[in-house]
Amino acid sequence: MASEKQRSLLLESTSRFPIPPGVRFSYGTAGFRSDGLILGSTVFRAGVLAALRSIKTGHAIGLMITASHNPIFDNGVKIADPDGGMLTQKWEPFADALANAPDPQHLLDLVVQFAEEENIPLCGTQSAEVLLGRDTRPTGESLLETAKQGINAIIGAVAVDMGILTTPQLHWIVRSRNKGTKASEFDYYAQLSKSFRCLIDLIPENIVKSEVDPKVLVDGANGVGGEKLEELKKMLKGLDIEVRNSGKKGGVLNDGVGADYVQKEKVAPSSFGSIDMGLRCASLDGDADRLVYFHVLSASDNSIDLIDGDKILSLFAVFIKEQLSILNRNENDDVFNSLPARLGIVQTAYANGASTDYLKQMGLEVVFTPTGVKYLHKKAAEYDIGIYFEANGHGTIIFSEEFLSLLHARSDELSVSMAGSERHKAAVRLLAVSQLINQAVGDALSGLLLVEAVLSYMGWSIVRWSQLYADLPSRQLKVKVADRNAVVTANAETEVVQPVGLQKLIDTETAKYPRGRCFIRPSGTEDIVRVYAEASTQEAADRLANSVMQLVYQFLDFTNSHV
Ligand SMILES: CC(=O)N[C@H]1[C@@H](OP(=O)(O)O)O[C@H](CO)[C@@H](O)[C@@H]1O
Ligand SMILES: [Mg+2]
Repeated sequence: MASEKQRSLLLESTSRFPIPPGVRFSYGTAGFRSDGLILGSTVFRAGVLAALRSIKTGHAIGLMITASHNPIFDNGVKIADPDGGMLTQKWEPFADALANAPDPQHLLDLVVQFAEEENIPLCGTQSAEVLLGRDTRPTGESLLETAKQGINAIIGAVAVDMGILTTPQLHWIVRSRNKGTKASEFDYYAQLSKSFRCLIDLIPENIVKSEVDPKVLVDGANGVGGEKLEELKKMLKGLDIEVRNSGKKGGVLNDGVGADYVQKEKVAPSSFGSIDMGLRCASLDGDADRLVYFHVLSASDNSIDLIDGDKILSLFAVFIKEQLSILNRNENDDVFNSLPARLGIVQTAYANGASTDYLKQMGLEVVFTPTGVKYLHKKAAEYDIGIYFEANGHGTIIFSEEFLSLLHARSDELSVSMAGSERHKAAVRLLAVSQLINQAVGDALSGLLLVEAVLSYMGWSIVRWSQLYADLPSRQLKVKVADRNAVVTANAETEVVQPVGLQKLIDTETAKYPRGRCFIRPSGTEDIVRVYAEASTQEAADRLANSVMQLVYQFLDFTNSHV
């Protein structure tokens, strides 16, 4: 039961942040997002939710103010669960209801009812801790203050302001804090730089380094990522990083820069051009949880060869598979003890078909989930080592606790029986990867360091890496319809079940094109239906996408006029 004091505190605090008229908020794949100026009530309520989640779980919760790759005047809020992952899907309907409660009394009723259902004590003796972070957006500072007020509206909850952070940093800090390991921003840099150094120190001596350019140029999207990379750089040895678009020279966040722009437009971001031709370049998104690589192709325009999330995933998969096979190589019958690991690759339907073929040819197990990292992460967690990436560059590698403890034990054994052997080194490398790569969420900074370490290990240039396979030409279109939710899909979003009959026509259209593949789904973050098409030539991919777009118009207009 909620105490009287709690009830009046919640009523009084909520009344300070009335909801804007005529807007409906929905906790999508990216939390709540909207124009930053109308988000006050939503962020306040997200603070209330985070405090309740902390009481429920008995652990610290994260609250991040960011709108990732959206334009600068947008903002948003998302919650990190105790393991550093996304808020449990089970609480999303409550998040929606809370954000849209029309007045303080409705909100109080919702909170009291939910607390009863979930057994959350609100009698004033409980404690809760919420760690807050924000990116560099102009509305960030005041929204963070608003979130604090939401947290403080729950008696016993404490808000800890961690200041400006990348989204993955906040998730990492939440996870580390709850695991009882070192958890400050400095500890994050220290862990990344130490494990990176370990991987570099273990590069075989016979690697031909001449092919690899020592420098990487990084587009910071004029956001928090560039700023934090400059910090990390101070602690790194053995890597030359040049950060551009760090936001210090007046560029606008995500405006003609950043991983989303580079991946969707397939062009070089601003401040990159023909003088960088052939150099290894990377791009982060606005809150640094996405990473793509590219190299500039031409001296006359800003066309690029894009190395997207699928190719980053493939590079990591090649490396991890190789280390597992070295670790399990039978060099000496007497002491051989293998450490079998289930390695799983998780993609979405947006993964380029050529990447899936390549991964399968390597003998890897590839599975698909719907779009949205919460789905990919959950699936990847079913393996000893799960590697997941969205084509847009969000992804990571996760190691099960059980496998990690076996790996630690094996590494200790090998350090005695076979110190300095390739098998021992492989075990140490895998452990270093688990420290370097963010286990909580996709993280552009840790992903960048792992790419750099693996390329050095392989002795590969960016061109060699890009040649792992050739992407199939593809086209993505956005279709504006009256009600995008009229489209219902199944089979990891590759099949339309509603409107009935549409899938059959998509299939007929797709069958006309060699290597054709096409699917549609309603976006979870924008009010549109997305069409994705792939085929053996760009012209064919474009034509397929366009004809399916026409089908969507026909069917959805038909559906809507009969509802
Ligand atoms: C095709 C595409 O890139 N979709 C993105 C986009 O989701 P949509 O539901 O497609 O709008 O934003 C999500 C959150 O950032 C991200 O997880 C996802 O991959
Ligand atoms: Mg992002």
